[in-house]
Amino acid sequence: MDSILKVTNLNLEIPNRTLFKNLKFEIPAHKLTCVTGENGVGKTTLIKHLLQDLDNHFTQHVQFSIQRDQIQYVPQLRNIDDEFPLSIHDFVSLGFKKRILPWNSPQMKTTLTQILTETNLSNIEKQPLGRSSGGEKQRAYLAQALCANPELLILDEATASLDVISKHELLKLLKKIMATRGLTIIFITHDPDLIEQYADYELHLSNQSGTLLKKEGLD
Ligand SMILES: Nc1ncnc2c1ncn2[C@@H]1O[C@H](COP(=O)(O)OP(=O)(O)OP(=O)(O)O)[C@@H](O)[C@H]1O
Repeated sequence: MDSILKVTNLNLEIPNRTLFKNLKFEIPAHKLTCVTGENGVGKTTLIKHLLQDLDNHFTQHVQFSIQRDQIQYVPQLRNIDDEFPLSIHDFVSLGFKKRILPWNSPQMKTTLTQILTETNLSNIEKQPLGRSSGGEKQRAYLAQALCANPELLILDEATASLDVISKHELLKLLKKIMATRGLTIIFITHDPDLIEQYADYELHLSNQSGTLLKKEGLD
């Protein structure tokens, strides 16, 4: 199996509690892996720890086959209220990290147009993000992450606040983008339907350890 991340014998502690002991797993490249496990098992903490180790070049237990700037993490919670002042277009363009000028270069404008099309946001790009639906917001977060042209996308509970139709739309979109761009996706979720239908692999975390299961993803 071609893997993008290999974890070996990782111990992870928080005050007064061991979250993981001798944790071992691999994340397959160019596949969608759902990370599952009960509330509080440590899914988010684990992902943050893996990224910190990469930031700090701690490679003893955590080995990525890519660089930190090739990874985009889309967090669980965002404080985007109704009055959030940016349009979808302007919010997405904040994803261009290596800007020299305060405005978008012609190259960035072309890339942005492509990404807005890819994420079905072109028709509503001028809409204020704060007034957008949950599904539109999630697509905007995804589009912003794509501006960095990542190899690995990590989404934390991206479908938690979405209705059934929007959840499936987002997952279908993610799988399409994964196939077109040759991405790897790690998707933290509790949703059994989504795992069943879209996961290529499931990393199940419990009892301080993890098991990687191969799934029959339908799409
Ligand atoms: N910095 C911290 N200090 C102390 N405890 C922490 C810290 N970060 C996380 N925790 C605790 O670690 C445990 C794991 O939290 P985490 O958010 O990683 O779980 P999770 O599996 O992602 O949960 P959920 O499915 O509810 O999002 C929780 O009990 C949480 O309260």
